[in-house]
Amino acid sequence: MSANRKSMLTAAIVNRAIKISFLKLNPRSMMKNPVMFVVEVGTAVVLLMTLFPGAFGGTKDDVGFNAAVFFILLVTVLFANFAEALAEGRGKAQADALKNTKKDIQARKRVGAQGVAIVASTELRKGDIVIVEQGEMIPGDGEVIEGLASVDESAITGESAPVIKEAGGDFSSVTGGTRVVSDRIVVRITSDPGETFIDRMISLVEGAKRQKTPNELALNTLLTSLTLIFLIVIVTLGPIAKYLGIELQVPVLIALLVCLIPTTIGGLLSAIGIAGMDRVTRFNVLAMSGKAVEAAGDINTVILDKTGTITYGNRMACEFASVGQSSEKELASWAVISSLQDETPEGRSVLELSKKLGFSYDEAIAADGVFVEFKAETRMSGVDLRDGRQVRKGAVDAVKKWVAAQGGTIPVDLDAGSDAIAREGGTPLAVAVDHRIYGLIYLKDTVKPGMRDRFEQMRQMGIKTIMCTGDNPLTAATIAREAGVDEFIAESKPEDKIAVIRREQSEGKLVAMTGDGTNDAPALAQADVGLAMNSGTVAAKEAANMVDLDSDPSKIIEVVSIGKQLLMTRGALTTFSIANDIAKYFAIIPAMFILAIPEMSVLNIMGLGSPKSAILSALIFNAIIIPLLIPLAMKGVAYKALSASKLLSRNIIVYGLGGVIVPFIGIKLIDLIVHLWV
Ligand SMILES: Nc1ncnc2c1ncn2[C@@H]1O[C@H](COP(=O)(O)OP(=O)(O)OP(=O)(O)O)[C@@H](O)[C@H]1O
Ligand SMILES: [K+]
Ligand SMILES: [Mg+2]
Repeated sequence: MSANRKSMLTAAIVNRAIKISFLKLNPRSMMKNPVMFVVEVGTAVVLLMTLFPGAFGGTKDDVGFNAAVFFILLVTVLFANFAEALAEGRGKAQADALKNTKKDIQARKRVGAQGVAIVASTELRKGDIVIVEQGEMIPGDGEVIEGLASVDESAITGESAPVIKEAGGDFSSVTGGTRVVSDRIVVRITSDPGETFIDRMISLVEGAKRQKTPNELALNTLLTSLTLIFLIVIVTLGPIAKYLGIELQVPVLIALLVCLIPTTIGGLLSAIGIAGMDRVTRFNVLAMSGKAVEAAGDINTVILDKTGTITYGNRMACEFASVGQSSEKELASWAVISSLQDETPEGRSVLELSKKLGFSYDEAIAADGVFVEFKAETRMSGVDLRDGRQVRKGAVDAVKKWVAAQGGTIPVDLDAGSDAIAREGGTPLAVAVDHRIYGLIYLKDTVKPGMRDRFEQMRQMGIKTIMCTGDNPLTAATIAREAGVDEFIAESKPEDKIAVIRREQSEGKLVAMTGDGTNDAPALAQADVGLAMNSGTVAAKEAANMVDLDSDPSKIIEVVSIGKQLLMTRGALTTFSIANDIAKYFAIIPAMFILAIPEMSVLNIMGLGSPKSAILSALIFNAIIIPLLIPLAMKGVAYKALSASKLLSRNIIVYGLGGVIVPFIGIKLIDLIVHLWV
């Protein structure tokens, strides 16, 4: 699947696209694209005039010319259809591969208290409970409610390393079509047939439900209006010329019309949109709609986590710093006791550090303690011992409050110690037993390399970055400075994210964020672009409008870039398409009037061979520019991180000026060849 996703165009895709270009000639499907529909109607009219020249007051002399015009017009429509078919083709190929993954999976469904029935996966409904053993395919999307297993998700992510899925917590969601490689899990199905992740992925990549995005619709309206205006101008041109005693041939008028209406962008518009979606998909991000990708291009603010997004996130304990009268040995033993069942990277690293330093702890004290799991709300974890003592480790301010609430005093050297750790960008965890604080654990984390550059790029794009972290203000400030984010919010609880998003949105900004936990779901839904991690919970994935199959939260940065590139490509090709008109105008207008008004020859600045060759050359240029621009439409225009206004002026220069000049050269060159015949 992944190899497939990354592969470029194959001969099979191209052949298929050629075939589909003809099928798309069906007027009913052409009508969705008004610009090209007008060209198709023109093609039909010219065909009739070629076949029955007499019926339209033409002469036999015109047949050759009319046939040429007909042929070029037909090719113009086919080129536009080909662009769209090609863009769709890649997705169709992926969809076929996905459909194979889905085929005939058997499920072991729990019936009653003990019973198990073998059913086809297509018969599973929301709420059904299934058992999946080692080596078996998971029959549908769901949540693990019992057990732990490693799961090979390569069918959807392309990543061959298995991932651990377990009941409860943020790693409980499983996807139908993935395989359990070890152990056994019990799964509660969370989607009905036809609505599974793979189903959605299929309809997404094959574009079955592709709807035009708001920007695309707006542009389409603009292009249609332009077409209408040119249509009115051309239709009235005939009678006016006649009044002046000039006879204009209908095929010539149609040629002028087709040259002036925005066929280039009209032909490439949907290919650009599909290719934008496809770029996101090849990046292993599933966008639930084109609208989401487009919104990504308009983002003003990106909200990021600190741990795991900006930093590596495998925070490791690297030092025990005791405070007050406590010794390092005492501190280490309580730190270990509080972490015995803490499965977070932080918790496990405490045990490793203590072992490395040769400290021990009293197993009898720890026996039968009730584990208190880490929660982002409490920012502490620990254990309630059998003898009634409570051991906690956690964020310094949280532990201080907890100790103070029990009437304990705070050692005077605690703050200095924790500030020292925080100033280095580390996370200090305080360790306490009931009302006494023993000291600090120094958790070290590193900013991922290259983050500074990426944030700098985003700043140049005019995007504000806000880091939200549960960590203390000093650590947050250090990491924020080191990574170069614009703003940070420290000691933030999950609900604070939604408050930041609302605040930004109320200022009229579009906000993107990433998240994976159930408590991120509301914020993911509130954000204009919510990117959920595939490893995350079902709730997070359903709330988000994008899912990252690689579960790399920093990918939001690339997604925004791809969105910007999509908008830019569309803008650049629109500019290019409309700027082309100038040269075509100079080619066709003198050709139309030169016989009646010889002075018109001053407008023939390209020195084109003959009136007929001028018209055909302009028309040929108008047609072949479409396939020539397909690679650009599919790949996107070269992208530089610049502010929106700078990008706009740069693109106007490149594509506007280029759009004026290129057709003068192109039409002249084509005319040199065409003039050999006409
Ligand atoms: N396993 C743990 N046991 C006790 N305290 C912890 C544990 N893990 C983290 N903490 C403390 O809780 C705080 C909040 O953690 P949380 O995971 O909510 O945010 P974070 O990881 O610091 O930041 P981010 O929101 O960027 O991921 C941490 O800064 C740390 O002080
Ligand atoms: K055109
Ligand atoms: Mg965290």
